[in-house]
Amino acid sequence: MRNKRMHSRKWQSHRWGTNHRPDYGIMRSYRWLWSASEQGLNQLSLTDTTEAWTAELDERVRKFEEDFRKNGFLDSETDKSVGQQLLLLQTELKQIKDENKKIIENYTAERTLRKKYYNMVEDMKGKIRVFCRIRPLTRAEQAKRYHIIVACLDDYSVILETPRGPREFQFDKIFNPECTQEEVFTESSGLIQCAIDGFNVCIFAYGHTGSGKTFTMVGDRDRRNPGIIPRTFTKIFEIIQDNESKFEFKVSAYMLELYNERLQDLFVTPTEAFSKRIEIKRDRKGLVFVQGAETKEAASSGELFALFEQGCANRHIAATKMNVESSRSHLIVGIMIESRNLTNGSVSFGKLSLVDLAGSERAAKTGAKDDQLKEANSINKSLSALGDVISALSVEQPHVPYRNNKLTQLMQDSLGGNAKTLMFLNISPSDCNLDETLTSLIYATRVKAITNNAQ
Ligand SMILES: Nc1ncnc2c1ncn2[C@@H]1O[C@H](COP(=O)(O)OP(=O)(O)OP(=O)(O)O)[C@@H](O)[C@H]1O
Repeated sequence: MRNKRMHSRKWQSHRWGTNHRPDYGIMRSYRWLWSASEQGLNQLSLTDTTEAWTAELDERVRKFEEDFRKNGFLDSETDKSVGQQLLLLQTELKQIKDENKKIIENYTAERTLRKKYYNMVEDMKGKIRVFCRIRPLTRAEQAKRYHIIVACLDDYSVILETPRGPREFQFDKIFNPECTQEEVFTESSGLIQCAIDGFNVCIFAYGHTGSGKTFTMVGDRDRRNPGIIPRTFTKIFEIIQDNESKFEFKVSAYMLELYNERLQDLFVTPTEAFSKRIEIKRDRKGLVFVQGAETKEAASSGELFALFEQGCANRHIAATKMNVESSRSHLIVGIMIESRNLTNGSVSFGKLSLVDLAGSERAAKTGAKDDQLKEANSINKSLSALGDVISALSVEQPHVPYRNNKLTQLMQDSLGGNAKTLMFLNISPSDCNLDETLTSLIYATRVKAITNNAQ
């Protein structure tokens, strides 16, 4: 009997060769897999791995069967017992596959719920949120001994001293002059996850010239205090990296300037941009796209930032050529994030619009003439169109006048509906800006009304 077994083993290794020996490693893998699920390890994170294992097991069983068929071993006693093991293995493999299918279904359901609850939490904060940021007195203002007339009562209330007495305004959050860029970003960054989850998000800064819009959105000139835009680039790719094993992402961007009702593509040189015809369109799903403007893909935050820097340089050149201040135009950065779920193949598409608006001061006060007057009027028109859209949304008017201005046409997919909007109201604390600050606070209070109505 012993001899027979020895003979049989020898014979097997001779006939099958090392590569064709029945692979008992398969059983070890299977046992490990089984005990892992028995131990109740995190099934969600196992999904991908179990899928790979079952595929491997599948392949090995297939090969095993093929060898059996090829070599006709089912007649011998040993081979019969191996055959039985194979049957057992096939049954258990089927069980694993069924379980894996269930894990994937559970995972997909969990993820959908996560998205839903995350979105609900963000919505509870208001579909349109207004954060008010007070900048510190500038050196020039300090030198001229201007007074501080704005005070932060608490996290939500701000008081402005006016000649007629103090006026109080309430917003979703007040950032005092000491607040850092990081603190401001932390409060806003939840919206970036929403965009990655497939929602449209818009973050824009509103305020008079010199109130701190560019500081909030872009940062300071020497890039020592990066603002919302560069921090958003980093955050997008951090989230992507955390989810890379389950999703495939594609990030692309456009960058535009709206000056005197003319849209300019900032991803091409000013000369090229001038000869281009750009049109704002909407696709079947209602997403805004800009026909004629460059949309560029970015594979990292560094690449996205390089594109943005190039756009800023083009904006600066164009402004110098036309002898205008670049801050007299609106800057619009659109970032599109497409994600494909590697588990079930579903695709979602979210868009993040980051907007640094032109200064909101009134033409009369600036004493503007001719070109400057045209420029001031154009800015006023677009900002009041934005106010009209927001107020139409707040009273749930059936008709929302998006089409009245290019700015609101561009922001159409990020205002109203399921979109989430965050407005930064930037104000100066100085008495030299009293009028502008009061006007801004009143404008933003109108926007704030939608926050309450939307809930
Ligand atoms: N929170 C802040 N902390 C420190 N400095 C700030 C802050 N906000 C603004 N500043 C400074 O105040 C000055 C004006 O700010 P900024 O250029 O951002 O204003 P703006 O509203 O964008 O003006 P414009 O409409 O002309 O573009 C800048 O020197 C900026 O660095």
